[in-house]
Amino acid sequence: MLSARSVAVGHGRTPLLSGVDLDVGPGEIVGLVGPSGGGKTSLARVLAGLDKPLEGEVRVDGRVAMLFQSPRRSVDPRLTLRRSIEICATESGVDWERLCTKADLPLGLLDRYPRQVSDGQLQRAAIARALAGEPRYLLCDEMTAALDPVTTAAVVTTVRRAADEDGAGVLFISHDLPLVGACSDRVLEIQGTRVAPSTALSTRKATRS
Ligand SMILES: Nc1ncnc2c1ncn2[C@@H]1O[C@H](COP(=O)(O)OP(=O)(O)OP(=O)(O)O)[C@@H](O)[C@H]1O
Repeated sequence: MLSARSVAVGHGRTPLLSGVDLDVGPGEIVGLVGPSGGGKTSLARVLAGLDKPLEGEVRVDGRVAMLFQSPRRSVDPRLTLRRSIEICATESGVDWERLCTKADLPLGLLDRYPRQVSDGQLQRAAIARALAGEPRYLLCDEMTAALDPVTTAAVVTTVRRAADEDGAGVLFISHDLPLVGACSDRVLEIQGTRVAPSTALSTRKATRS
């Protein structure tokens, strides 16, 4: 479980969010929506252990990988995609075919540099890199915001598979409310300084039952 208890998040003395209690379980996709500047990224960074909470505690029973809107900022431009992925892999011999199938990344792109692939292809390489580290949790921060609808659908399918087949717990942050509703098992919403279950969005679970 990835859990936050009584967490406060912010960049100064005044918290952006406080009293955050949140759980992401294995195999579950939890959506997070909220206004621009509401603190979604700040919270995700605290959950990923990249920043410290102002108050409270984050507990996580495994590796966490974070995926961002712009993979160009997180992938080293001097390395081929293969090398970027290799250095994050838990296994020394990467099963490239299996990994690329999972991430929907064409094998033929592996020896290219980031500047030689499209944004959508690079996002898939970033996913492959994250999956190579066998994370128990994926924090997806607006990871589809710069992608076309077809690539968005492919990326969401990949994330869904990581949850269903590998048991990854996912926090899926997006401005795209229908997308969040369609791919999440439940949705949380930032309301002022609080994080609460969303009442506005129906989720895929609710739609299926
Ligand atoms: N490193 C930082 N130092 C100071 N203030 C910051 C820092 N990072 C973010 N902020 C501020 O904290 C607030 C919340 O930012 P955050 O990026 O968490 O919001 P968000 O909900 O992810 O927004 P968006 O949906 O627009 O991406 C904003 O007012 C932002 O300007």
